[in-house]
Amino acid sequence: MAKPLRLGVNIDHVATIRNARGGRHPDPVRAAKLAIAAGCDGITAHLREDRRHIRDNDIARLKAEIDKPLNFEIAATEEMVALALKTQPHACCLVPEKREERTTEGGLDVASQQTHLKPVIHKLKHAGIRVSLFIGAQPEQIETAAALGAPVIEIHTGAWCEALADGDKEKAQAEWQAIVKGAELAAGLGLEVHAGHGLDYATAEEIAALPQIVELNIGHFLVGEAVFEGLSETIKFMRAAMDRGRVRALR
Ligand SMILES: CC(=O)[C@@H](O)[C@H](O)COP(=O)(O)O
Ligand SMILES: NCC(=O)COP(=O)(O)O
Repeated sequence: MAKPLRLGVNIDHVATIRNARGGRHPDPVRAAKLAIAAGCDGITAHLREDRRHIRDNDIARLKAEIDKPLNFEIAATEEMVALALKTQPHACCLVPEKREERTTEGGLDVASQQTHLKPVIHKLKHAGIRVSLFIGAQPEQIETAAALGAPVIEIHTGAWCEALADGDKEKAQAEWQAIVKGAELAAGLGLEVHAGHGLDYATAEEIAALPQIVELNIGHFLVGEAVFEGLSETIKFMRAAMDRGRVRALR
């Protein structure tokens, strides 16, 4: 029996728009409150090293002002881990980060960074923060995540979504099969399985049919679509798409 599927709304790109002009408008914390009122289950925010969208003060305000779980995305650096320990979010998702990249290009290579990640995961867990690792669906990455003691993984769905958008059916099918197999493997190893990056209504509906997945984190599409439909409506449409997909997991 599939568990309920949570929607985490990533509000990074509200801050991207704010920062384009400086000042305070539009406020990502206001967007987070609106997203919660529209029915999402949690808020995700990524404090990048270069502060290109979310800033330190946004994180402090999110923690103080929202009444749903905060999923704080960070690179596993000393500075960010210290900020996570100070903020005490519900969850911390460790993500890879490259200063020059346009967006998070792939999953965190946990298999090659075990010595660095083990104490970071331990520190965050010891502080009562639920640790998640944002990884690709390769078996080696999933098995290492489990061996490192992380309770949660988030599968990077970007390559699948991009292949679909490019009309590359063969690549999309291969990426999808990897996600399906990866979700099965991870759940079998006792990991809680989340997914995200590049999801839209159609891909969220599709992935919602995988019974092992219990949370989707979605941002860029929602903020872009909100320009046309408004944020509340967009979140309600997304919730409906996820629910349609979930029905298939319950059959
Ligand atoms: C880790 C992740 O997938 C999100 O935080 C996403 O990266 C946010 O958008 P940018 O990659 O544009 O910062
Ligand atoms: N971890 C993925 C996330 O938070 C949202 O990614 P996107 O929908 O902004 O691409």
